[in-house]
Amino acid sequence: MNYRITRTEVPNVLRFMAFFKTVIAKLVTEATSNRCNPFITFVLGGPGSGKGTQCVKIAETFRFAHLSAGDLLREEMSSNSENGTLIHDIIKEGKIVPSEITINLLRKAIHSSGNHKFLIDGFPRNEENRIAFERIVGVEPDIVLFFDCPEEEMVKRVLNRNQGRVDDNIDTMKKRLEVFKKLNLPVIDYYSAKGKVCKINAVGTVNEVFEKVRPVLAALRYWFLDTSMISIIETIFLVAIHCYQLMLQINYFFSKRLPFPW
Ligand SMILES: Nc1ncnc2c1ncn2[C@@H]1O[C@H](COP(=O)(O)OP(=O)(O)O)[C@@H](O)[C@H]1O
Ligand SMILES: Nc1ccn([C@@H]2O[C@H](COP(=O)(O)OP(=O)(O)O)[C@@H](O)[C@H]2O)c(=O)n1
Repeated sequence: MNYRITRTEVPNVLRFMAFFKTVIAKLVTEATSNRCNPFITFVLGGPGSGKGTQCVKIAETFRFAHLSAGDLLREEMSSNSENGTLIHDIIKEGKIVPSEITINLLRKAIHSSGNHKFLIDGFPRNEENRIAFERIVGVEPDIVLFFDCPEEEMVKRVLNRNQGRVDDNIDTMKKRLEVFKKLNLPVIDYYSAKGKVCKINAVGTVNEVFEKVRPVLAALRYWFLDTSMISIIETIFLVAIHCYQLMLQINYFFSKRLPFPW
């Protein structure tokens, strides 16, 4: 195709380009403002389903910050803080710690991480956790990974965990499984209805399970173009349009000796 812009068309082309630039600027503003929010992934599943193990691999591969609600609570418990005894007693009973305590720990960890992509492991555990997080932190998760694992497998994994946890014994495990079914499954159902849940079959070796997780996160890569990358692409695009406009204007000026149609 060898179409040349005629002299009379030049002002219209320039007007169209000015409009095109405005549209690009708007799209870029929209895209960058979306990306100013952190990217939140809730990681759910029963006790021992392998959430923590998979989070470590996801964090390494896709550069997420991994925040485990359980680990934060255990750190708080052993730091002799005022809530230490309360947290210890609740964890030993397999119950859920009040949301305010867990969310405060998560909020601090989010702010000090320096990352903008988060795996929030083992949270929200019940409706109260979910509602309080959305109210206090003010964001919803972008996706929810749900590690689906049969009970007997979860029991086997927890009893072999060997990390000296006060709750890794058969009595507490039975209570945790009840709490999971009664309180955590409704949260998973809530996010399923919103189309946010990605259910992963957690049976298989650690690597086999990770191979089921990998494509889910790989598909989200476009989200993770950071703002500086978007600005660079925008600049290249706008510079190209400006150069083309200038070329047209110079051409127009020299061919017809008319005033510049700025
Ligand atoms: N796919 C797997 N197959 C066998 N054992 C696993 C698997 N994933 C994790 N484990 C082991 O099971 C135990 C519980 O895993 P963990 O990641 O701590 O679960 P969760 O965070 O869901 O409680 C750990 O000892 C871990 O090494
Ligand atoms: N959001 C949360 C997460 C954990 N917890 C407590 O911490 C315990 C351990 O949670 P965890 O996520 O480390 O371990 P798993 O139960 O998934 O193996 C839970 O059984 C709860 O007692 C909580 O109260 N609220």
